[in-house]
Amino acid sequence: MTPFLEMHNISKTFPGVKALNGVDLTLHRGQVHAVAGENGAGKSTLMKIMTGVLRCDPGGWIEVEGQEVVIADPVHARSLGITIIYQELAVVDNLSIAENIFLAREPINMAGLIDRKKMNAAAAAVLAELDMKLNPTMLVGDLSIGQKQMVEIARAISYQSKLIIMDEPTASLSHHEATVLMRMVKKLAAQGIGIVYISHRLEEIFEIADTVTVMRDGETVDSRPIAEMTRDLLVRKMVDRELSQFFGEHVSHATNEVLLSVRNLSMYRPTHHSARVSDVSFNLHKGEILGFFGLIGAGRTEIMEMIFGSRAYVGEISIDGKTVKITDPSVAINEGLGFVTEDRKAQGLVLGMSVRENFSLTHLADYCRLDFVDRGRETKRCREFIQSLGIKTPSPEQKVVNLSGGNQQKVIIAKWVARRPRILIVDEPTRGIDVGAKAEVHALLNKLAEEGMSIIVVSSDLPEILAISDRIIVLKEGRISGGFTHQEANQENVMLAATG
Ligand SMILES: Nc1ncnc2c1ncn2[C@@H]1O[C@H](COP(=O)(O)OP(=O)(O)OP(=O)(O)O)[C@@H](O)[C@H]1O
Repeated sequence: MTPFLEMHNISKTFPGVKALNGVDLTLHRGQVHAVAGENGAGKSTLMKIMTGVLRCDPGGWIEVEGQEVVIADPVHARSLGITIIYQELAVVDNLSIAENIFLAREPINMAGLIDRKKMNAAAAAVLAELDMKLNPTMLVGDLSIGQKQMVEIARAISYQSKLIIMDEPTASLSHHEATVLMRMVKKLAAQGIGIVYISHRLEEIFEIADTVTVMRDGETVDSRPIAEMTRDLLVRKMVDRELSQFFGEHVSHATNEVLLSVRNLSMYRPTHHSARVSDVSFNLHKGEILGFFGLIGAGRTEIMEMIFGSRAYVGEISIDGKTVKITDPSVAINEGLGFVTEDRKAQGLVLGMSVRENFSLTHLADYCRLDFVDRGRETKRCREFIQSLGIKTPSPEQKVVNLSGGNQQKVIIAKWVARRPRILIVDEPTRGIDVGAKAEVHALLNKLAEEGMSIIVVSSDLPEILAISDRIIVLKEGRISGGFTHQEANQENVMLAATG
């Protein structure tokens, strides 16, 4: 069977970075083709070339259904049947589902106006194909992230796509939503659509892929049917070194000393899009890693935002036995808090600034002498973190917008850890991070706790929470629904507390 798409000898050079080096890739319709690789391996760059966002260096070529093509731009890619769904969803919250699906190609009636009846009917037909029981006139802003993703899939189907690329599609989904999505992926493949599935969640790759291609340092190092791949082999191919253990033996460094005490924390005027948080009370001990688990929308991030002063609250927060009124993040930072936020682009980084500038934002005063910044010391410290966290960047002066997603995440972790907060809140710290880097982040959190830092970890990754937390608090609909010690907690009881 002629492959749907073939990429030959694809290279891509950015200033100072060879992102891709002679990559070949063959994709068939009706197959789920997983692409795996460490952060910065070149997966997204390859997809950008496939969808016409970037041009490859001379010497590479692409064939679609046996014909050589130069994919000029994303509109051209779409006309060839190639669509991409990015992790950061491209839907407009204040438009309806139908308006999102047919954005910029709405059916027009005789009077030259949008034919809403026709558009809603066409949207309903696509939604029905996906077994989605949603009214096409509903506002997308009222949907869950999983449902928004389905709207993107519906849009891709409405373009008559022959190949749909999904870049870390489950990264922001709940367990249930991820299961629904994977079922959908299998169904689309069964209908003859080719799927490229990029994921750092290896279990998903084994669950749905027919073929897996492994990329490392801009090259394809392996490509084979999934039946011929094992988890250990996949990891070895990806990281090219032995990973001692994903989650090492758990050792608690928690003391009896209460550092942070939260009493009856509730949200002051919840907004339309936020989960309501009511009456949350807990203590965080010195040297403790406290895990927060809950389904998406359970209120985990909202609680952390209240403690960090970026969201108004009622209730009482004490640090070292002293009540503090955290009116804004600067108060929290002065009290010794740090917050690795969940949303890396909107909240975590200044994308147009360099790695060094982002890194030192949290602790610039450390490098100041009189009124001047000691650039040499700042750069040296930044280089130490680039080294220790394995941040893939050609130099500290690279703009963070040019880093791969996982490496951007590592910059956020670095900037807060370098400040040495007494209490570090990390919200989804390993989202989009590859298996090797994940083990390194866990080891780093353990080391910080051993040195006396108190850490709150919010994660939707249940194995991660179970492995690294000394204690776990489970939330459901904005309230605490369970609490477990490391020894007591397991997949079943934590999940049961989260779902009720
Ligand atoms: N516009 C750009 N300018 C300079 N370098 C870039 C640019 N885009 C990507 N790169 C670099 O190319 C390399 C490959 O990045 P890419 O985003 O393709 O990796 P990835 O495999 O998708 O990683 P992740 O799993 O973290 O998303 C990285 O070193 C990245 O910093």
